[in-house]
Amino acid sequence: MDAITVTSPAETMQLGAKLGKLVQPGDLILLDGDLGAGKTTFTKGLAQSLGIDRNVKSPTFTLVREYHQGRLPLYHMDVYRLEDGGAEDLGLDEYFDGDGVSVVEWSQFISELLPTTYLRIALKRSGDQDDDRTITLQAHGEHYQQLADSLEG
Ligand SMILES: Nc1ncnc2c1ncn2[C@@H]1O[C@H](COP(=O)(O)OP(=O)(O)OP(=O)(O)O)[C@@H](O)[C@H]1O
Repeated sequence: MDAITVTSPAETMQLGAKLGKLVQPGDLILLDGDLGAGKTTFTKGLAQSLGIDRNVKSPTFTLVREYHQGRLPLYHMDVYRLEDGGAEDLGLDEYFDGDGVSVVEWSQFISELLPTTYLRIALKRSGDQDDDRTITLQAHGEHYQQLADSLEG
């Protein structure tokens, strides 16, 4: 498991954008990190490089936002509100099995519903500066290992 250090929101977006060029239909990206860690910022970069020009906002209240105007559909999920359960009835599988890229924030709250292969990206405040983040990649599955290797390279 390797870590990438970034020092600004722009750099976090750049990393998201790099991933956006590499993702394939059906890919699942989990974004972990505390409030304000940069999960949505990362997703904005990913969305931009997919060719989505709409402003990506956190789907905290809607749970899922779909964007269909890019190279691939983007399904942006924020399941923070499912801390106490209730995810079983939402049909999230349809997103995971779909042709788009699923990006899930706070995936620990739906861990029992997740497929077995994915790329987990954890963002953590680090260092002395407010804008410093350490980004750790954890790949499950060969395809996701390739994505992780490309992001780190
Ligand atoms: N290196 C950085 N990467 C990402 N965001 C940063 C960084 N440095 C500062 N920030 C700021 O931190 C905030 C991150 O907000 P963002 O909505 O992306 O976090 P989040 O993890 O999605 O939070 P939430 O769980 O509340 O949705 C933004 O205001 C952003 O400008």
